[in-house]
Amino acid sequence: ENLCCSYPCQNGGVCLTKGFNDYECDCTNTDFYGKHCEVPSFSKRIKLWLKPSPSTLHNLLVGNKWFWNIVNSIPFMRKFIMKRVYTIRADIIDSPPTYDNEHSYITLDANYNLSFFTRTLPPVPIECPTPMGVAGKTKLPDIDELVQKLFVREKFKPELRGTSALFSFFAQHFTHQFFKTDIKRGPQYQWGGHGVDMTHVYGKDKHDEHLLRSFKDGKLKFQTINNEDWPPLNKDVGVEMKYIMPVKEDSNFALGHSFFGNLPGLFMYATIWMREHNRVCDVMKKEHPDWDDERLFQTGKLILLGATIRIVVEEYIQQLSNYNFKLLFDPTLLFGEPFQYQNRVALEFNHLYHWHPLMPDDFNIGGTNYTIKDFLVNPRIVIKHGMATFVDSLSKQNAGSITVKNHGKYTLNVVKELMKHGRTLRLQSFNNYRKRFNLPPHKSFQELTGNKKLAKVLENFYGDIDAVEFYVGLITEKRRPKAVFGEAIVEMGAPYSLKGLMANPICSPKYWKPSTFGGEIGWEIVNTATLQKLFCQNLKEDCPIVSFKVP
Ligand code: HEM
Ligand SMILES: CC(=O)ONC(=O)c1ccccc1O
Repeated sequence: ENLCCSYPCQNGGVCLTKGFNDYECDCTNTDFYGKHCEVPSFSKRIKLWLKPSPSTLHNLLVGNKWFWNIVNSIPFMRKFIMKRVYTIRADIIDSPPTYDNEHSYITLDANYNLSFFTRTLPPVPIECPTPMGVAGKTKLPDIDELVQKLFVREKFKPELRGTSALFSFFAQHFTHQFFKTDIKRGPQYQWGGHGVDMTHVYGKDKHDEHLLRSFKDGKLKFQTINNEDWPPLNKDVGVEMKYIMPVKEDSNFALGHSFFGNLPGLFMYATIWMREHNRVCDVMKKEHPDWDDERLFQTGKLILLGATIRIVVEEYIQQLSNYNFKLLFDPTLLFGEPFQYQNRVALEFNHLYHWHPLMPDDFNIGGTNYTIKDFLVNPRIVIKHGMATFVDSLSKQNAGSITVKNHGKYTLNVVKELMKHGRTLRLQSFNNYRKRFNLPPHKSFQELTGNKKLAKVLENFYGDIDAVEFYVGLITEKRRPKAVFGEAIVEMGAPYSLKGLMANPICSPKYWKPSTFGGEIGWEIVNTATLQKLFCQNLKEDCPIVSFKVP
């Protein structure tokens, strides 16, 4: 039998079977030694002794407002801290990528095969006694029962830190540029570019990009309705748009991502980024009357990319982390550090980011109530109410909480699919992932959930705390004090997120300079971008409420 099935090697040690009933742990470069890589080296012992635990750090960062107000106002202190946020988070991610979904050991495929999602932990070997290796039952719980008991929303649970529905659609819109499962080929395949590449605005490839461009003054195609600029109808463009229900021709718009016609919130972001691109092209053309369409377009794309990353770090993650420390987007903090400007999207990051509970069951837009059903495949709601009213309404509406029993009925099939994918791809246990991200494994169901009833339900399903599945663990984990979700989602999500953002080419020394963005004006746009400006500079009305947090 495969003695590596019990995961005997600790602290990143690699298990190697030796014949049929022996194994050894390779502790090379782990700073640990011993049969199971369980003994820290002297220097590691000191570091571990000095290092505060993730929950201590979290409590420090979400508390002590007076302290952080001082730190936030002293540039060198804010930069000192932010540099550590980048390096501590990014260093946890393997770069180059090490594993893929088809081998339980390191391969060259894992590095060269870009059509796979990468894996942070390899799949559980096929020959192991249970789906989780040795822990738990030989059969995992029935997915329909799991969904019924753990995911179905009976009553909407609002996100307690005041996260808004504007945030929810930003999360979906932004992450769909790099979470692109090629479902026809299988859950381990993806058709994206493994990073923040703006394909959700400009189209999945050069062919679609050329369909979406006007080839005049660098701009994207658009049409004007009710004195506002909107994306063109797809009958005039011809990109591939996919709808979850049939759509009328006058509601089939040509957008950067095939899924974005399904939800007005996604259509809203597609529209505002199109407007911003065209606005920036006007600014650039005034600054560089000698530039042709191609240069205006390429520079516009670079400026929007810079603006996106700034908004994500300084407003989106700020809301997510709920830190009193003011996060900063500053690529120069990594100059001179050992840092690889390359990123590979991990399957586990995709699964972790299934935040469907963020969705309310209905939306109040300018006083009119729409159920999810009214909302689906109905982008014209945004045109009817106008962009200003639409963004104002989403900013004032509470998002759902990412926790148990809070998946709306239109997203139950998605979570069923997700659970199936996790099993097909043999994801290791939630506790193995906690250890991989420097978190102590939970010792009991009670410790995982902080809730007696839920602990009992999970115990009946899994039998052993070390057999709880990845996504189930993320969602059932007790919420951290003053946080939007459990400890593991942050401690795993943040490394993937910050690595993915800071490894972007524009953050590298050769790109990160004013000339890349068309000179001082473009550089200024990138360095002062905010969500508020993104909307208000592209509206004729007075600026509405634009916020990731319900005022
Ligand atoms: C009512 C709103 C929503 C509906 C109806 C919806 C529906 C779907 C569907 C049908 C899929 C494809 C499932 C599959 O192919 O296996 C999907 C995937 C996904 N959804 Fe949602 N979704 C919604 C909101 C959200 C939100 C707010 C987020 C926030 C982050 C989100 C994140 C994701 C992610 C990361 C994927 C995987 C994408 C991929 O790998 O291709 N979704 N969703
Ligand atoms: C300080 C920090 O990076 O926080 N990030 C997160 O919490 C985080 C969690 C999940 C997904 C993306 C994220 O960015």
